[in-house]
Amino acid sequence: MLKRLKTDFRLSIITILGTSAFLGITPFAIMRFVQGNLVAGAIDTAILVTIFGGMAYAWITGDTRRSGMVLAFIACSGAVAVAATVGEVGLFWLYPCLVTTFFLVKPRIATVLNLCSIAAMMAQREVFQTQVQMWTFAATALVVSATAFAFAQRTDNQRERLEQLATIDPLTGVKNRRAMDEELILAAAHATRTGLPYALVMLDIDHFKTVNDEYGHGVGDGVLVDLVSLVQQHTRQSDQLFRYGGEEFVLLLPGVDGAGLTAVMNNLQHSLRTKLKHPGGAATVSFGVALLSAGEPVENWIERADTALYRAKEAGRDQVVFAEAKSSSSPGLLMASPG
Ligand SMILES: Nc1nc2c(ncn2[C@@H]2O[C@H](COP(=O)(O)OP(=O)(O)OP(=O)(O)O)[C@@H](O)[C@H]2O)c(=O)[nH]1
Repeated sequence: MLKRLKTDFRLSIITILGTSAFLGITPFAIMRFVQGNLVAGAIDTAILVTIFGGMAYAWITGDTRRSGMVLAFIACSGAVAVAATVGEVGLFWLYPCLVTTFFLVKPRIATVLNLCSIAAMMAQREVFQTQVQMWTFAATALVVSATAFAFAQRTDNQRERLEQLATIDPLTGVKNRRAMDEELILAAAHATRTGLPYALVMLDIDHFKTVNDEYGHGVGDGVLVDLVSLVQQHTRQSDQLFRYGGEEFVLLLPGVDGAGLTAVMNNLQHSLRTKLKHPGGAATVSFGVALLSAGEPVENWIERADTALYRAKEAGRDQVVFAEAKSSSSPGLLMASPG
């Protein structure tokens, strides 16, 4: 439970909101019922129940986006409703809501929600004792919203940048191994659910060390960039390329098997063979291909593709080798095509 709170920022905000609502609103709800103000008591209770319901939904389903949206709306409209029933004290409740919205929904939605809440509050003239008080409220509420917006926008940008640094290979711009691990798990789960075939291709430039040694690391880098661009040009948009490490890449091909897969691989091999160059001539690539078997663990799938690649290297390089589809842990090989 603590781990979820630490790793899921929005869930932690929803939990803080739920707990604060319980501690902050319950005494008022009781007091209003005791004082005979049934409408205000019912509004407080409705806010409490909805916020609690939203918090429970977020914890059970993990869907913090939807519950965050509902809670942001309920918190703001709740503060406006409290002001409508008990007067200016409702104004104070709006301030924490104006800040919280930015942690629950996207900055643009939060801005619209805040402006609507401020306008709805100002529309109730009887809440304010004087015009000066009303405009002071408007000014301070806008300052709070603008500050929260700036903070949320900055946090969003930093989160995106961090995500990019953690998942994108800076040289080639494709996703790295960490992102690949997550995508392969998703692909395996999708395959189990839908029965869609998934092929994993491990590809590695042949004698790449010689390119680096003879022409320099900069030229080697250029060949890696060219390889990525060529693979992307000759595969579908739904196919994903990852940098597995060094000069080794992984290509994930959804929805292709049998003769279709053989055709894709022959086409890719032909294109790279004719178009991938270094200053000394053509650069060739070896491929190990494995189709995901039913219920196969992802590590086993990668291992079979890796073993097929190893066989392609052993067989003289510039080869496509298909791993045999099998569920046992020892990866077998179906066929090798010298192309
Ligand atoms: N230029 C460049 N070279 C890299 C990068 N990452 C790894 N390498 C080089 O890739 C080379 C890999 O060499 P090896 O593992 O011996 O493989 P190889 O020479 O391609 O031989 P085979 O794979 O057996 O055909 C090493 O020289 C690494 O320094 C990179 O980001 N840029």
